Amino acid sequence: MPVITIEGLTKRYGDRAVVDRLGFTVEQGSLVGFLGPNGAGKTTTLRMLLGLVRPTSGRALVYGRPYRELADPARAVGAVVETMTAHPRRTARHHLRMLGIRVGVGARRVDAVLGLVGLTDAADRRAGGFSLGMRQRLALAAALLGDPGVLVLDEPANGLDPEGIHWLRGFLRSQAAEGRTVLVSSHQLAEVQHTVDQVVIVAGGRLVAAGSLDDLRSRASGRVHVRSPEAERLAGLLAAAGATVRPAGPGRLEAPPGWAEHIGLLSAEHRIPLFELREDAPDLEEVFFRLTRTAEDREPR
Ligand SMILES: Nc1ncnc2c1ncn2[C@@H]1O[C@H](COP(=O)(O)OP(=O)(O)OP(=O)(O)O)[C@@H](O)[C@H]1O
Repeated sequence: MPVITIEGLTKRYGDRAVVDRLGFTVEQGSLVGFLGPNGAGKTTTLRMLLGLVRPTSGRALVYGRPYRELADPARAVGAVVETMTAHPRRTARHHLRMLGIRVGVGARRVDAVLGLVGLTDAADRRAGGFSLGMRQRLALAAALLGDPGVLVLDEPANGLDPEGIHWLRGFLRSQAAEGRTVLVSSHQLAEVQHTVDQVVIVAGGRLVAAGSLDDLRSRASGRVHVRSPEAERLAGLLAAAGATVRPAGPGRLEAPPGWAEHIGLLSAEHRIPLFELREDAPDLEEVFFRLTRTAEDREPR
């Protein structure tokens, strides 16, 4: 059974569906990036998953149940879905101790989570003086209090500096390595592409892609670049073979992906010298933009 199941999930505000018949699953122990541009409906989806927003229709389940029906939600799911609301005059340790009472954990667990997020040295400082990065770490510490099997994190990298983002990547990987299931949202593919195993991409409230990063890479369209002193003759031969080629400057052509071998063979057969024949590496970012842009350009609902 998947740990997280989203089925036909829809949220309407007025006549606008901000989440529109969304469906995907997250398997035990996987680290999944939940991606989409700003306004794609990520936060709304995560809030429905956590029982904070009521779906208009469809279901969002954790371990096969709505979050609110879980026997011990704080120990099942740790979440960071909004900016921390630690009292500014309270120390990090005090804040976590208060939350710990609700979760049913004591001082030892509080010290452990402070260590896990690298806040041990700042534990007795007031949260009001914390940087955004420290506040993010404190929110993560709070999510970890109940030692949950699932982590749901909404844009945890927001506002982090490069060092903080580097730390976060290691943190997420270590959580997954310990067998936790992690669903982490971001509006930037680059932010998570070296961390996650799987991606779920949404735009305009709808699913546009779900799968591994390799699946996504296979959808990338690297152009084939050709340079030849007989570019024009080659272009004619390629057009006759069914390729849509276009001139790309003097003695240069661009052909669609997948044509590199064909071009090599054709030019050998017709004794056309090639000075360059190169296919772009798949560009994940380009796939992400293409998928999300197409979805956002659709007619308004
Ligand atoms: N309570 C609400 N009432 C009306 N519209 C809302 C409400 N909550 C969210 N929306 C709208 O739903 C859309 C999706 O918002 P959501 O915050 O889920 O997107 P997101 O993908 O998390 O984007 P971001 O990265 O900017 O947070 C936005 O256009 C937002 O304005």
